Amino acid sequence: TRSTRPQRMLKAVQKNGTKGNPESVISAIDYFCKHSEWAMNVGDEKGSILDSVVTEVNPSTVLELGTYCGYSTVRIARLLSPGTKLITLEFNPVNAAVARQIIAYAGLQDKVILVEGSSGDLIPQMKERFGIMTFDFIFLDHWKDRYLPDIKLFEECGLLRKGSVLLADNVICPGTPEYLEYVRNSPRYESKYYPAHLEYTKVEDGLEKSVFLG
Ligand SMILES: Cn1cnc(CNC(=O)c2cc(-c3ccc(F)cc3)cc(O)c2O)c1
Ligand SMILES: [Mg+2]
Repeated sequence: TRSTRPQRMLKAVQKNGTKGNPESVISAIDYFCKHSEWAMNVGDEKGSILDSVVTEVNPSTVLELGTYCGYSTVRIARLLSPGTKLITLEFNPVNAAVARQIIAYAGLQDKVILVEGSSGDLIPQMKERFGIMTFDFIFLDHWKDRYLPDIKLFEECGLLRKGSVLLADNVICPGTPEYLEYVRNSPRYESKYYPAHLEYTKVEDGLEKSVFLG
């Protein structure tokens, strides 16, 4: 059967990137998306904002919802302190297989635990399966209609602590109106919007950073 876009992206990484060099993997994916085929990676503009938030938080426990091809996984993992691992959840097995190879090509496989499955099923398993008490940093980039139910799940499962940082992609495009309304109106969160653009386009989009107040 015809290759998928993520599989063509992997080929571009193997052709244009340097094995073991995360920066070259990020650049190869951005080049592919700008000059060959648009793909829904967080991209370079929003990716730089992601980098600055991860660096500021310097998290010990990290969760990413929506691995896709592993672009943001590589961006986050390359910034983590030695010994820190990030857990990333991906629903689509074909995308997960590509992401594993892109993460490995970047040389970051020892800093990443990629789990296949739905966030709704896996979030309640975090404590028992991975020995997580609470998450310091969570990046939401999966199905947009799952952002709100999943943040409520984090609260119910006791996975947030005073100061936990949630960073959400695509709050304007495709948009997550119910999630935005929740985090901006809830007294339990302090939220801040980072304006940017939809990856590799001039369309308005942005990231919402929400700090859990306990
Ligand atoms: C299959 N799948 C694996 N992960 C997901 C969840 N992510 C998205 O849906 C997603 C979609 C878009 C987007 C798509 C079409 C369009 F016209 C404009 C924007 C951008 C993003 O940054 C995204 O994260 C879906
Ligand atoms: Mg996104």
